[in-house]
Amino acid sequence: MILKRLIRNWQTRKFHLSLNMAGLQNKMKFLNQEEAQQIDEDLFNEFAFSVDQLMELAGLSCAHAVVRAFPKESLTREKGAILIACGPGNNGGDGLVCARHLKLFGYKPTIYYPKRPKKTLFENLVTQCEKMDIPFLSYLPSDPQLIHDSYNLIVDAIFGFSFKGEMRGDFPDIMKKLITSKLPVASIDIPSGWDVETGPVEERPSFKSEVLISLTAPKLCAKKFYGRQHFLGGRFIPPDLAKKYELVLPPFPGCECIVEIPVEKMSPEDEGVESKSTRE
Ligand SMILES: NC(=O)C1=CN([C@@H]2O[C@H](COP(=O)(O)OP(=O)(O)OC[C@H]3O[C@@H](n4cnc5c(N)ncnc54)[C@H](OP(=O)(O)O)[C@@H]3O)[C@@H](O)[C@H]2O)[C@@H](O)CC1
Ligand SMILES: [K+]
Repeated sequence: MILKRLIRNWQTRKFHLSLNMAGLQNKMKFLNQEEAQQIDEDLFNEFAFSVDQLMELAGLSCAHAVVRAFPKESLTREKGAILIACGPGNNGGDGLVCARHLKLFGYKPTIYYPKRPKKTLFENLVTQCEKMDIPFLSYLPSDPQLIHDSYNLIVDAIFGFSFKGEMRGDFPDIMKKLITSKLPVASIDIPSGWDVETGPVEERPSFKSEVLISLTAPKLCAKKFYGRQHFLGGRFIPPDLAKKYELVLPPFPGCECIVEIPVEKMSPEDEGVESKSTRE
């Protein structure tokens, strides 16, 4: 009897919680590219954070989200082997931090970091990973099947909120190879290849991510995310900054550094785009 009542109370609470979260999804603010970059600048200039500090928190929250979405026991290949693809900006830096924490959490990360900026911040992150025996691939295997067979998933830390215009350099080829591997993808902040505001772009190689980890606040493109799980990480926004940008953020449970955001159902309009799309 008592047990039944406890279960009913728990189910009611869970129902109300999911209702609240669904309501919040409607109220939540999705940032455009300029707002995301302005918040970034305010954090450094007005609130006196350093990049290293925030990158550490961002990367740590990404590692937590990967553990939540891909528990090690559920992975079948090579005892938790994960390929972390890092791009040339701070999104890539988040990927390097994420790799270091995943290693500490018992996973087996391998990093692919084809375009490395000559900045102490990134050089130090590379050294930290090397000193933790995290391997770096100097090139991607030419056969995507080999990528598929060697890893359980890809962490996409290639492009974040500063991605703009047509994809340049070696990145279209890199993206195509990773997409052809057909591995599940967990994207940090933005699924690479997506327009930061409008989402997936037809005819451009872009990830159809299974998991999205938005940082600070979701960007507008996250409205087009219909994958399995969406997390918010980067729990470092001071209340005054949240107020200034009128951010409505989901409450992080207890002292956790991530919170799951409900994923909306795909609209019929997007279903049309999805079936025509060349992604994946
Ligand atoms: N406050 C926060 O929320 C925090 C955010 N953080 C993280 O920072 C991320 C934003 O970082 P970001 O500003 O460095 O930009 P990001 O997107 O990584 O890439 C820039 C690079 O990409 C390149 N590039 C651009 N377009 C391209 C194209 N079409 N084709 C090819 N290349 C292109 C561009 O090249 P360039 O234009 O310089 O030639 C440049 O090298 C954010 O998403 C989050 O993950 C946390 O670390 C800390 C706190
Ligand atoms: K990304």
